[in-house]
This record gives sequence, structure tokens and C-alpha cells, in this order.
Amino acid sequence: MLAERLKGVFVPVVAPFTPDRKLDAESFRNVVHAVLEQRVHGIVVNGTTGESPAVRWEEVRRMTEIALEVRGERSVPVIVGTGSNDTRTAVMLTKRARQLGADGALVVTPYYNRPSAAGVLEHYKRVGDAGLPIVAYHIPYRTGLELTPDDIAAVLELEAVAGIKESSGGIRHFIELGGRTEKALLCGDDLYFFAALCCGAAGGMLASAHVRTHRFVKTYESFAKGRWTEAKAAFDELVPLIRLLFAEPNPAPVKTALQLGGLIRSDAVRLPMTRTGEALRGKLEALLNGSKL
Ligand SMILES: O=C(O)C1=N[C@H](C(=O)O)C[C@H](O)C1
Repeated sequence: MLAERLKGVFVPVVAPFTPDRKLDAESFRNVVHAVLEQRVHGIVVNGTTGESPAVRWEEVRRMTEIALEVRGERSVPVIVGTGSNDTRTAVMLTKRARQLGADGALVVTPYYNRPSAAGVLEHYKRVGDAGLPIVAYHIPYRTGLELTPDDIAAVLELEAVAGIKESSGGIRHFIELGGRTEKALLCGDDLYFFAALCCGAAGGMLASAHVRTHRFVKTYESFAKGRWTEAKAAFDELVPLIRLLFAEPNPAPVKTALQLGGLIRSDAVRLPMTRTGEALRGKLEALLNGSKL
């Protein structure tokens, strides 16, 4: 059951590109291998951080195959982003992800067209019929669609929905949904990770966990063992890093940090995303070199 495995730190892996912006499959393999070695609890392919709006399905297929291959026998779920604001497309992509052997689909709320709550519910019902467990993804500042806690609770009641990634910019929904669902609530706002755990989150899908991965894992593991002070101390040390990684639009700074660390060959992103500016690159370099993390 995916719902029981939606715990801990999930890394929405970047889609590394060559300097001429072709998929760099070897760098992708390096990143998946590196985060799995640091005992993350799950991998997401084709999330926002994987530049899903600018990546073609053929590339998603290749990255999913690599993620599944590197995952091997580990019991770590591989979840693939299959969301669309067109229900038929989301269903089709979710079926394809199932055929590839993914463990679940990350399905963002339909963006831009602003459907009613009833439309959103029907969307998830249809996508759920594709036969792959779903993690719904609520991120109003990107989609233009804000769901109420009641709307989210209704989506979570669907059998196919294993959990939700909550990115509303705070902890309100974790508080509001606490006690109303057995399904997994995952934090998608890196800066609120520790606060969300305190309010009942089962874990987080966190772009910044590409960097200092072991410390994100330590935050979660310590928290899960009831060692809250230790968890808070581990997280506090990550805050300056998280701030820098989100100082410009994600995932450019994450890619720059990975390039500086030698895990990917280039920090190229596809337009309309733009490369990290020189000033931020310098700050990242200083933090990564000087940090005791
Ligand atoms: O790709 C993701 O999944 C994430 N996307 C968020 C965003 O940039 O909107 C950030 C979060 O850390 C993970």
C-alpha cells in the first residue's frame, strides 16, 4: 500500500540538462544514486523541481526507467508526476506511469482553468481509475486554485488517493486536516518542514533535500523517534541553505548547488526558467564550502 510508504523525506529529483539543454541521463542517475545512498524515503520524477512543464514524456519515461533501475530492491517508492489541467491527459499519463512500473503518481490540482471543487473531485476520481495510487498536490501559488480543507478532505476520501502534498505556504492545512484523515499529509514547503511534522505531517517532498540530504533525513528520523530537540537542531542548521535554494525560482539554485557539488555536469534550465544569477551562485558556493553540515 503506497499510503503506508508515504513517510519521510522524498526528493523531487531535478531533470539535469547538458549545456545545450538535452536531458543528461548520466547526471540524473548520479543524483538518484546519491540521494538513495543517503537513505531518503522516496523519489519523485517529473515534479515541479524536475521542470515538468518543459520536459517531454519521452524524457520522463527515460528518467523513470533510470530511477526504478537505481532503486533496485530498495523499498523506496518511485512516484511520477502525471498532472495536467486536462483530465484526459492526466489519465493517459498516469496509465503510462503505471505501465512503466511507478509506485504512484503525483497529480497536481488542475491549474489555470480554475474548476469548481466538484470538478476537482471528479478529476481525481477519473485519474484514480487509471489504477495507480495518487498523491494529490495542492500548490495554490502556482496553480491559481485554492482548495478549502473540506475540499481536500473530500479528495482524500477517494480510495485511489494515498495522500496529499501540501504547499499552501504554511501549516494551516496540516492543522485543519489533523484527525480528519488517515491518509498521508506531506509537506511541500521546505521552510515549514519541521513545523509541518509537529502538526502531523508524515514527511515532506522537498527540493532542498537534494543538498545535505542526510541532514533532512536526520530531521525526519529524529522526529519520528520522538527526539524533537535533536530534530529541531538538525533542521535549524538547514534553514540558511533552504533560504538560498529558494532565493531565485526553483529549481535553478538547486541545480547550481548540485553542479557545485559535482553531481550534475551543468546547471542549465529550460526557458522560461533562467540560470542562477552570479551573486546567488557565489553565496551558495560560500555556504556549501564553509558549512559544517
Ligand atoms: O518538485 C516538487 O515536488 C517541489 N516543488 C516545490 C516548488 O518548487 O513549487 C518545492 C518543493 O520543495 C518540492
